[in-house]
Parts: sequence; structure tokens; C-alpha cells
Amino acid sequence: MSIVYKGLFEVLSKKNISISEMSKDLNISSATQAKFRKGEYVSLQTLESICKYLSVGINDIVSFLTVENSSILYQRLREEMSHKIKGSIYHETQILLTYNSNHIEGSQLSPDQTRYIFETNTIKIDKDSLINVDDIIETQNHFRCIDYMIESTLEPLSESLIKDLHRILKTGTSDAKLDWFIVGEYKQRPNTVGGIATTKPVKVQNELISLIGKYENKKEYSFEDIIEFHYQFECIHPFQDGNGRVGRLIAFKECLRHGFAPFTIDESIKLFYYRGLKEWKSDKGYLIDTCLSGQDKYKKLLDMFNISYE
Ligand SMILES: Nc1ncnc2c1ncn2[C@@H]1O[C@H](COP(=O)(O)OP(=O)(O)OP(=O)(O)O)[C@@H](O)[C@H]1O
Repeated sequence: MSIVYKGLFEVLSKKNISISEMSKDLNISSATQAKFRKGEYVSLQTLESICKYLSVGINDIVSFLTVENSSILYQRLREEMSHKIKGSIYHETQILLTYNSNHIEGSQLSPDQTRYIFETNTIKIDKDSLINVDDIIETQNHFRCIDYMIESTLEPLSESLIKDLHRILKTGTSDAKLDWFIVGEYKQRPNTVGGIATTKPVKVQNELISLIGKYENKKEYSFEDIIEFHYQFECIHPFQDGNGRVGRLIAFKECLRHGFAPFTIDESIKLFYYRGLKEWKSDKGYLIDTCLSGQDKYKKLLDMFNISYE
């Protein structure tokens, strides 16, 4: 059994107070702030001061994670991540998700090279072939994004969480050196996707806040709600680059959070995925079917580890 601060994040989100704002007011250290995200124990004094500050009871901010109130997959990913267990579902998820999500966005690394980087922090290069350093950096960054995504699974979506994913993904890349590209910040220049205009930079923040607000106010969540969010997020295209990967990480997180088997989009269904996004407004079926097929692919991995999902 471990502790979760899902309630705390929800109360903060409802009261429109950020965790850093609260921590500043209450003199809570950054090390303790990290414990909230990681689900580690903090002192009772800290919890008491938070309850007073937010005018809530302790049960509103803290709960305990049991198999009954979280998915087995989430528990396994969290535990295996913290103990760095090799050959686990966490280990294979890192490689599968990172390889597929980067590959469909143009990374030239192979599945084996991705595995090498994850397992040994080295890379095997064929004679005479060239490797783009950004592909390696973004692969390592994507591994860190997955860790962050697992740590924050139970948190509601927020601008800061989404920006953090972008910052982690793009830190140290050649894009990050461009003066008009700000890592972890919204785009400065208009961009298109599939030849269609996306949200203008000046409107990105408002549209994203509104999208998150509508989504977080739902009473119940369906798999379609998660796909709908993904589509709307991609239409906003809040960042200069990395929107596809950040969007799919969010979808994976939300599937875990709401008890659905997550999905992964690989090369074999990439074109169906793009078509599904393009045709979402006229027919949601294409994208939903593609994501369900991506879910079947991930379920094969779950089967190998005897994790069942409806
Ligand atoms: N017609 C469409 N409508 C909405 N979203 C789309 C459409 N076509 C593609 N997308 C989304 O945009 C993503 C790619 O966008 P883009 O080529 O701009 O990449 P990006 O922002 O650089 O992100 P990344 O580098 O992660 O791909 C796709 O992975 C997909 O999620």
C-alpha cells in the first residue's frame, strides 16, 4: 500500500492554486513538493498546515493506493519504476512507447537501438551509417517523460503538467537552442498540421485552459473522452514541436488514470491514426478504431505479464 495525493491536486486545481504557490506560502521545500508527485510520505505537520491553508480535512487531500482503487497496471508500473526492475512491464513499456512515438515522428533509431539506450546507455551504430544526435537525446528524454507521466498519473491535467512534459522532451535538443523555440513554453510562431491551420499562438493558452477545464469537470470518463481530448489537443498544437508525442503521453496517462488499457501508435497504424485525426469531426469511428487497435497491441505486452484488462 502506498500514499497518493490525488485529492490534494484536485483541491488545488479547483481552487486555482498551484502547488508551488501553496508551497511558497507554507514554506514547503522543493524536496517535499517532489514527494507529493512521487507519492512518498511527508510529515503530519506539513499535512496539517495544508489542511488549514485549504480549509479541508485530511481525507480530502490524502488517500492510500490499494489494488481496489487503482489499476494493477498502474501499481506495477509505479513499483517497477521505483525499484528499477529489469525485464518488467515498466521496462518493456519504456522501450515500446518511446520507440513507436519517436519513430512515427521521424526518428531513425531502430527498436534495438532504443533498447540499447534504455538498458545500457550506449548505442550500436552500423558501419558508415549516421545517427542524428537529437534522436538519441529525444529518446532519453522520452524515457524521462514516461517516468514523469507515471509519477503524475493520478493528478488532474493542468497547464503546468503539460508544459513539464514538453520541457522534459525537448531539453538539450537542437530545437532548444533556437531563440524562437522555448522549451516548456507555448509556441511563438503559427504552425499547421496536415496542411490545416492550428490555434494561433496568442490564443493557445486560453484554448488549452478551456479544453482542460471542460475535460476535468466531467463526472465520468470514457475511452472516447480521452481520444476527444487528444484530438482537440492536437488541433491546438500548443508547442512549436513535440505536440504529437506530448499528446500521446497525455493519452497514455489518462488511460492509466481512468482504468482503460493504454494504446500505442506504431508505424503499421500511423496512416490510419493521421486519417482518424483528419476525419474526427465528420466520423469519430476511424480514430477510435485505430486507437482500439493500438490498445490491442499494448494488450499483447500486458498478456506477456499476465495483466488483464477489459
Ligand atoms: N489532421 C490532423 N489533425 C489534428 N492532428 C493531427 C493531424 N495530423 C496529425 N496530427 C497530430 O500532429 C502530430 C504531428 O504534428 P507535427 O508534425 O507538427 O509534429 P510535432 O508537433 O513536431 O510533434 P512531434 O514532434 O511529437 O511529432 C501527429 O503525431 C498527430 O498527433
